[in-house]
This record gives sequence, C-alpha cells and structure tokens, in this order.
Amino acid sequence: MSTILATRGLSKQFAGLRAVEGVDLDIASGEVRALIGPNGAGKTTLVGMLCGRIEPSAGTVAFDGRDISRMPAHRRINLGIAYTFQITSVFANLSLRENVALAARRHRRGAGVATAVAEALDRVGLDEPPDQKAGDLSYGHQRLLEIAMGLAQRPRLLILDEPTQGLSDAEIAAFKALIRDLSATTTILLIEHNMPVVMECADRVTVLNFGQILAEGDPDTIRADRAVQAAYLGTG
Ligand SMILES: Nc1ncnc2c1ncn2[C@@H]1O[C@H](COP(=O)(O)OP(=O)(O)OP(=O)(O)O)[C@@H](O)[C@H]1O
Repeated sequence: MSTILATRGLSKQFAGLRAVEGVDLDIASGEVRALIGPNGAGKTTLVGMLCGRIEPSAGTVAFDGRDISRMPAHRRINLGIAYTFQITSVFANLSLRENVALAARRHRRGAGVATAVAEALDRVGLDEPPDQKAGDLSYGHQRLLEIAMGLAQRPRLLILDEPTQGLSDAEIAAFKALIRDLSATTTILLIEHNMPVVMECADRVTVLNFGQILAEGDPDTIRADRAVQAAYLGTG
C-alpha cells in the first residue's frame, strides 16, 4: 500500500517546551490510524503541523510524496487534507446548510453544492432541519457538523480531533459505523480518547507521549504493550 502522509523528524518547541519531538509518522493510503496519548502529549500540535496551522520548528511533512512542510493551510486543504478542529470552524450564526456549503464550494459549483451538502449531512446522520442555526446544535452535533464540513471537501486524508467528545452512546455507535463507511474511500487519522472507539475503528494505533512516539502497532499489540499501559491506559 502506498504512503499518503509521511513526516520525518517533525518537531515543535513553544518557548523551551518540546511539545513534539522528532516524529517519524507514516500513514498508508486507505488506513484508519488512531493517534492517542495522555493530555498534553502533543497530539493537537502534531496534527496542527500536518494541516499547516502550526509551523514546525524542525522536520518535514510529505503528502503523496510531495514536500508540503512550508505549504499554507488553505493549499493543503485543496490537496485533500481536511481537519476538523475542536468546533472552531463552525459558524454559529449560519445554518447547517450554509456551513457545509462553504466547505463544498471548494470543489463544486451550482446545483452540485446543494447535492454535496445534503449528502454530507445525511452521511454523518444529522437529522436537524438544514436551516437550523449551527449555534443551536448540541456540542456533540456541532462536532458531527464539522465532520460533514470536512466530508464536503472530498478529502483524501480526513483528520478528526476528538470527534466523539460530547456524543451519547447511541451517537458513538453511529459514529463508529460512519468511520467504517468512510474508510472505504478516505484515509483517516483519528485523535481519540475513547479507547473502545480506537480499538474498534483503527487499523493501526500510534501512541504519543511527551511529544515522541512511544509505540505503534495494531490495536491488540498496543493494548498489550506494557509501556503504553503504564503511560496511558492506566492498566499496567
Ligand atoms: N500555543 C502554545 N504555546 C505554548 N505551549 C503550547 C501551545 N500549544 C500547546 N502547548 C503545549 O504543548 C504541549 C502539547 O500540547 P497539545 O495540545 O499538542 O497536547 P494534546 O496531546 O493534544 O493534549 P490534549 O489531549 O489535552 O488535547 C502541552 O504541554 C501544551 O501546554
């Protein structure tokens, strides 16, 4: 399988603090990769460098074999990297439809936009009226709206930052089904604290600890790894 995303020596320092240090990450095209680690491990900083929101202190990022280390975020979106932030991309005063249409217009025009919007809202299972204001949605549903916005960009790599936060058990079950469905067409990088979701959805898991990769492997291997248990899972 080909590598869609590769980092080498990727590092970020914030005034003396090494938030991410020397990360070599290879994500294969078509896989669902989970990125886990304790609070403050550097997960959000790492993906910020993948999508261009954070400038690395050192190291490189390649997408499809092309060095994108210095490419601005909006051009990375055009290449097919979509990142759902922790809600910061939702416009509270716009409707669900308008929010998703903003994202869909990157690739479509005219009637194609309306179709893409309806498809994306349907795919994430948001059944509120499309004219409802996004700000009136529950926190969990705003997360789903963000995923719909990401999908409308027809991404090749979809980066989801804690997507199940604020979702009910039934919504989490639906989310897992959505990931399985999406994985047929999209490579997914999933930052997630909910271990059952990680263990069920991921092909491979990367564990970050103090800014460095502590372990990498399939979910069973990670679950059995003593260093991971000690650092994160709390079951060592
Ligand atoms: N803009 C910033 N300026 C200074 N320090 C920062 C900044 N952003 C993050 N940090 C620090 O970098 C470290 C890594 O933070 P980061 O948010 O990447 O971790 P995380 O693994 O995503 O944590 P969480 O699971 O809590 O979201 C933390 O110590 C954090 O306080």
